Amino acid sequence: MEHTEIGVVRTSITRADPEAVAALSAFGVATIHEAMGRVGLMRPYLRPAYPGARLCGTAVTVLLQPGDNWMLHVAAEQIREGDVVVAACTTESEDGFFGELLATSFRARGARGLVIDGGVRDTADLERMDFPVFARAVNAKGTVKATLGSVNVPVVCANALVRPGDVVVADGDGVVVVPRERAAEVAGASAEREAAEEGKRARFRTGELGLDIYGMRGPLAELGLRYEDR
Ligand SMILES: O=C([O-])CC(=O)C(=O)O
Ligand SMILES: [Mg+2]
Repeated sequence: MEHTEIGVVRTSITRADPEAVAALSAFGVATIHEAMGRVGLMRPYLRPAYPGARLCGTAVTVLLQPGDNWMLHVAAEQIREGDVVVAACTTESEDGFFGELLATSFRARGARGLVIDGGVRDTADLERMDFPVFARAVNAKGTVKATLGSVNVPVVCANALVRPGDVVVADGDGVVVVPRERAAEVAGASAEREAAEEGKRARFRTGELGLDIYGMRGPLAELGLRYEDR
């Protein structure tokens, strides 16, 4: 992987195939995470800024400095239709980097939302706008514009590696990153997983037990699970 630099804006990035992104948008984060082999999840401390928020798009990445939102304004210029801005910070910071003004700007440039390992504010307005945001904190404390970070360099956001152009999907269950080269394959695997779950759901609905659907009785008996009538 390239080393992350400070003070650079990459203006030409390779985005995941839009058809694969559209296909992924149909699936929940848990399904995608499982279908991908249980990798790519961000830490669960990232929460939606309002109930029901969800997003799917290609990452424009931002490396912020603590308490400084300058690079979000720099990033706005790099947004293309269907992007999601993914902001990490060089050092843990929970200040309110982002609010309804930046959301208005990002939306006008085609963004589908924001994932930020930091704080946001104006959450009532974000909900009213239905601009999906996943953040580490809600915090009224504002930020300054004084130090350089970077735009469209690989970042680690809430413990997950995100490269510019990767697919980011977020819903009430969490945030998952799909490497751009794997987008179509993971969408296919997600569809297969959903079909398999539909089969199980139909059986659960009739009262059948996981014990039988998953063939668990044998392994449990082998481990010595005893049923006692007393
Ligand atoms: O402007 C800021 O510093 C963040 C904010 O509240 C907004 O974008 O509305
Ligand atoms: Mg504001």
